[in-house]
Amino acid sequence: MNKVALNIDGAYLLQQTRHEDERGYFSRSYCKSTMQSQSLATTVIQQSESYNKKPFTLRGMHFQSAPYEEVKLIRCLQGKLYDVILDLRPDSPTYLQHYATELSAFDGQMIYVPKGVAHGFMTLQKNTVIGYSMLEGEYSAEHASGVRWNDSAFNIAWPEYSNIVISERDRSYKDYIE
Ligand SMILES: Cc1cn([C@H]2C[C@H](O)[C@@H](COP(=O)(O)OP(=O)(O)O[C@H]3O[C@@H](C)C(=O)[C@@H](O)[C@H]3O)O2)c(=O)[nH]c1=O
Repeated sequence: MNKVALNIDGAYLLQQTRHEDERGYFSRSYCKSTMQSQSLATTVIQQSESYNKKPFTLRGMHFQSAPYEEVKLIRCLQGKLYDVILDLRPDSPTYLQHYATELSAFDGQMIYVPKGVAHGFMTLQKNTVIGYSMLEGEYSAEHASGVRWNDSAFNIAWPEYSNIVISERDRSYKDYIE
């Protein structure tokens, strides 16, 4: 597994090592000892997936507050999406910076999201599936929080879209105040 530091402190792009042959490929999507040797969180608390029927489905930008802050390992299992992480830690050297990239099924890429960093995505194809491994922090509805995907405080350049699909909660987050 190759680990590349992103422009968000503590966030990484992990590239799976692929063993290809005439049948296709084999790659490890999680390996405790490799994660440990790379000084990454290792304990899988929950694994989840979200299925999105339509292109331009927007989920985010989500995070959980203490003591339920999550470390997330994210990848695309089917389809294609535009994935964004946003640093909301006031004491971080990369506070309010974001990182965005396209993820697609079979690209072997995973985004490692540290605590205190919000995550969201926009699907770019129909029937897109995202897989999560939560390495720390159980789900807690009371601690689930978010900021608005298109808040001008973050200046995120989302792809062009039409007929966005978004939950009422995600649409309605108030303006971010530092
Ligand atoms: C996130 C989550 C939701 N749920 C339930 C609560 C609710 O009834 C239903 C849908 O929840 P949500 O609307 O929050 O789902 P969703 O908007 O897909 O939430 C996800 O968004 C992306 C961007 C993330 O980064 C994830 O960590 C998570 O916050 O699933 C769980 O049981 N466990 C979980 O871990």
